[in-house]
Amino acid sequence: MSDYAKGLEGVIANESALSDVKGLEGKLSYLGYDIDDLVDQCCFGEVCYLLLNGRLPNARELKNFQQKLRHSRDLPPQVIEFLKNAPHDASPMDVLRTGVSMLGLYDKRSKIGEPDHDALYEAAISIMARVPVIVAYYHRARMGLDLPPIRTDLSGAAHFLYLINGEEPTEAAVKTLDIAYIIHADHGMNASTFSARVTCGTLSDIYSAMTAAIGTLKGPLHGGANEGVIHMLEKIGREDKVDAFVEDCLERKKKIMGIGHRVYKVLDPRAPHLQKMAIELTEELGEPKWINMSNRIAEIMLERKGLNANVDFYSATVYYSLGIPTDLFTPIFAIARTAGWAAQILEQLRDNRLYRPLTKYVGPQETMPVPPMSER
Ligand SMILES: CC(=O)SCCNC(=O)CCNC(=O)[C@H](O)C(C)(C)COP(=O)(O)OP(=O)(O)OC[C@H]1O[C@@H](n2cnc3c(N)ncnc32)[C@H](O)[C@@H]1OP(=O)(O)O
Ligand SMILES: O=C([O-])CC(=O)C(=O)O
Repeated sequence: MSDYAKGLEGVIANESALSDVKGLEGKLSYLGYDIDDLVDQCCFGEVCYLLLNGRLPNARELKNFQQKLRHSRDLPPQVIEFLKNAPHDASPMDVLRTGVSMLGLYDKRSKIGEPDHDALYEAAISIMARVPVIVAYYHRARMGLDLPPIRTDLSGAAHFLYLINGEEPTEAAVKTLDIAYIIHADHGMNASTFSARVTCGTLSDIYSAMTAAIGTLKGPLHGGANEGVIHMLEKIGREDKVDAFVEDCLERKKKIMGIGHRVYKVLDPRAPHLQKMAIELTEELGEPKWINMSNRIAEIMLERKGLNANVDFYSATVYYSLGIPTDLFTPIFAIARTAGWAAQILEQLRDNRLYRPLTKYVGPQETMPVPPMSER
């Protein structure tokens, strides 16, 4: 038994009123609203408003909020130039990280020091509006396609799909992505949110905090797992090969992407929503093998290790079935989570205290003389 919490497991590092992650019950709510109800009754715009303002909007407030978001989508020309010139084989998450960092150069509100909360709120909205455009424009640029002008008549999900495909999406595709956005919006002190809080907690600026969060989300133990799931399914290839593949991973102590969670000890409450959409979409496409393979992996992992699917597991099949390129899966997670990061940064700065945990020192106890260069 260790005398410290490796990976800060179980450590409560702050208070938050934003999302309640009930790990033993498998429940998730934002500001007191269960995500099941938010998925049934709200759109992503309402959830963004809820997270940023602490309450659901009325019709007029929602309309104004959405208008504000839709009219904040334009990117500075220098960022567009960067997206056109970035290497075509770069990871879209790296491009997004750099793009968001660049946005800070062109925003006068991005300054170090005591936070101005109104300015932070405005900057947060502008980042939320622009993140999807950075992802979509880079995708089009790397494919050698034109960058369609920004539109203000489409919702966030519709606009993103419109930009990556160059044509208006179906209502069903928009609804699917909107639900995915809602369930990815916030999740307590997850690793990327912690990064954002640590960074803004030094009174650095919101762009630095968002940049840190994006870099953290990218890793395969966090948001990057959704891409790993599709790579794994493609590698397995056939339904009758699943059992042998999983057994081999277990034997070699290789992790199965999209399975397991630090906080949920039961099924992640977001997974059933994504699983349902994945079943419907793969049926429509006449390609049930992806969801069948996923279900079998989940079944074996539960039986053999007591581990459940997490949010990344079925989202992979949902995005794949929508025809979205695999390396845009984690950027889509980032698009949705930008709302949560923004809300968490604002909350952090309303009552800030520097994060500064300790390490248990395990190096030499006695100091020693520095040997001259010739003797090392
Ligand atoms: C949005 C999100 O970030 S959700 C998480 C996305 N990440 C993934 O899906 C990657 C795969 N999953 C994992 O790596 C882990 O389950 C994590 C990182 C999510 C949580 O991990 P932790 O709470 O730190 O658990 P840890 O990694 O220490 O694993 C504990 C035990 O379960 C096993 N385990 C955990 N997850 C998995 C997995 N996906 N596949 C196989 N074994 C696993 C570990 O090998 C370890 O076994 P051991 O005790 O026999 O050595
Ligand atoms: O909470 C976590 O550790 C990871 C997660 O599920 C998320 O960020 O959505």
